[in-house]
Amino acid sequence: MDFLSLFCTAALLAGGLYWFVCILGPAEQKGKRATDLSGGSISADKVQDNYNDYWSFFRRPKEIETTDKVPDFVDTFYNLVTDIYEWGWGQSFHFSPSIPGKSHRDATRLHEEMAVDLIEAKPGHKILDVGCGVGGPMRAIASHSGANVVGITINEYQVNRAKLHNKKAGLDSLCEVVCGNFLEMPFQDNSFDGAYSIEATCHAPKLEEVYAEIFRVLKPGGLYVSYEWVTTDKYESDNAEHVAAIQGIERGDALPGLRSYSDIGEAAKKVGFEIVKEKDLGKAPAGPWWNRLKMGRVAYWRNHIVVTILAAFGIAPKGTVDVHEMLCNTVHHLTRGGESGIFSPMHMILCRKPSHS
Ligand SMILES: C=C(CC[C@@H](C)[C@H]1CC[C@H]2C3=CC[C@H]4[C@H](C)[C@@H](O)CC[C@]4(C)[C@H]3CC[C@]12C)C(C)C
Ligand SMILES: C[S@@+](CC[C@H](N)C(=O)[O-])C[C@H]1O[C@@H](n2cnc3c(N)ncnc32)[C@H](O)[C@@H]1O
Repeated sequence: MDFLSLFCTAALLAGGLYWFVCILGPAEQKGKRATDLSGGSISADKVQDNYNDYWSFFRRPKEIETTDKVPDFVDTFYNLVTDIYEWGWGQSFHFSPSIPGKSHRDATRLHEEMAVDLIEAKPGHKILDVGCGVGGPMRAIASHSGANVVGITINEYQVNRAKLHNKKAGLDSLCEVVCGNFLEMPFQDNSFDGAYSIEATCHAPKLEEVYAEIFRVLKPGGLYVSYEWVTTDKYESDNAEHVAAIQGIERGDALPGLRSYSDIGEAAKKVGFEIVKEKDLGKAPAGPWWNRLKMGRVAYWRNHIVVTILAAFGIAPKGTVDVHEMLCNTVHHLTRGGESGIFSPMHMILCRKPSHS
C-alpha cells in the first residue's frame, strides 16, 4: 500500500470513529465519559459477581418481599448503573413529559421545577429530597426556589457524585447530601418545611413506611409532592403481555413490586396526610414520556459496542456489558408500558401534613 492510500484509510477510520463516538452520541450532554465507567462503590473485580447477585434476587421472589433486604439490593443496583445513567442520560434520573419544541434537558428541568412550585418552596426554607440520586433535581430546585435542599440516598457513590456536582455548580451552600435509608431517616421530627420525591419511593417495599417517615420529619402544615411509578387503570393482571412488561420494568429497575395508582392515595392517607391533588402527569395532553427512550435507540446500540470494547480492553469493569444489556432490555419494557398506557412513572400526589398534628 502506498503512503497516500495508507493516509486515506487512516483518515477514514479516524473520521468514522469520531462520528461513531461523538456525533452519534447521546442526545443529552454527557455527565460522564465512557472511559470513566465504574461499578460505583464496588471494586472493578466484583462488578460481575454483584450483577449476578442482583439477578439471583429475582430468582428468589420471597426475598424481595423481605423488607430489610431491599435497601441493600437497591444499593447494589445503583452501584452498577449510576455511571451508565450519567453517561447516557444526564444527572437527573427520571422521566418527564415531552414538550414540543423543547429539548429533553428543558423538559426535565420544567418537570423538576413543577415539583418545587407545588410545595411552595421559598428562600430560607429547608426542603427534603427523598432519594436524590446524583442531585440533578436538587440543583435545579435549589436554584429555581432559593431554598436549602437536603438530599438523602442509600448509595454512597451517589452521595460523592452529588457533592462533586453541587460544588462544581456553585450550589454547595444550598445543597446538602446525606447517605441513609429513607425508611429510617437520620433527621429530627418536624424539621423540614417541605419535601419531594422524584421516581424514588417506588424502591420502597411498603409505600406507607417511607410516607410515614416523610410525615414524621415534615413540619405541621408542610407540603410533600411525589412522582410515583405505578400501573394504571389499563393494567390487567390476567393479560400475559401486561404482566411481562411490568415484570420486565421491575427487574430492570430494582423494584420490589410496582404498585397500582389506586394504592398511592391510600398509603398517604393511612399515615396521616391530607391529599391536596393527585394526577397522572403522563396522560394526554402531556407528550409521551417514552419518546426520549425511543429516540435514543441508535445511541444505545452504539453505547453497547463502546462498552463491549472498553470491557474487552479492561478499561470498563467486567460485568458492565451485562449491566448495559439489562438496561437495553429495560428500554423495551418501559416503552411497551408507556405505549400501552398500563404504566406511568409520573403519577403525581401532593399532600399536606395537617397543621394540628
Ligand atoms: C426512576 C428510575 C430510573 C429511570 C430512568 C432514568 C432510567 C430507566 C432506564 C434507564 C436507561 C436505559 C437504557 C440505557 C442505555 C442502554 C444506555 O446506553 C445509556 C443509559 C440508558 C438510556 C439508561 C438511562 C436511565 C434510564 C432511562 C428507576 C430505576 C426507578
Ligand atoms: C431513580 S433514582 C431518582 C433520583 C432522583 N430523584 C432523580 O430524579 O434524579 C432513585 C433514587 O432513590 C434512592 N433510593 C432508593 N431506595 C432508597 C432507600 N431505601 N433509602 C434512600 N434512598 C433510596 C436511590 O439511591 C436513588 O438515588
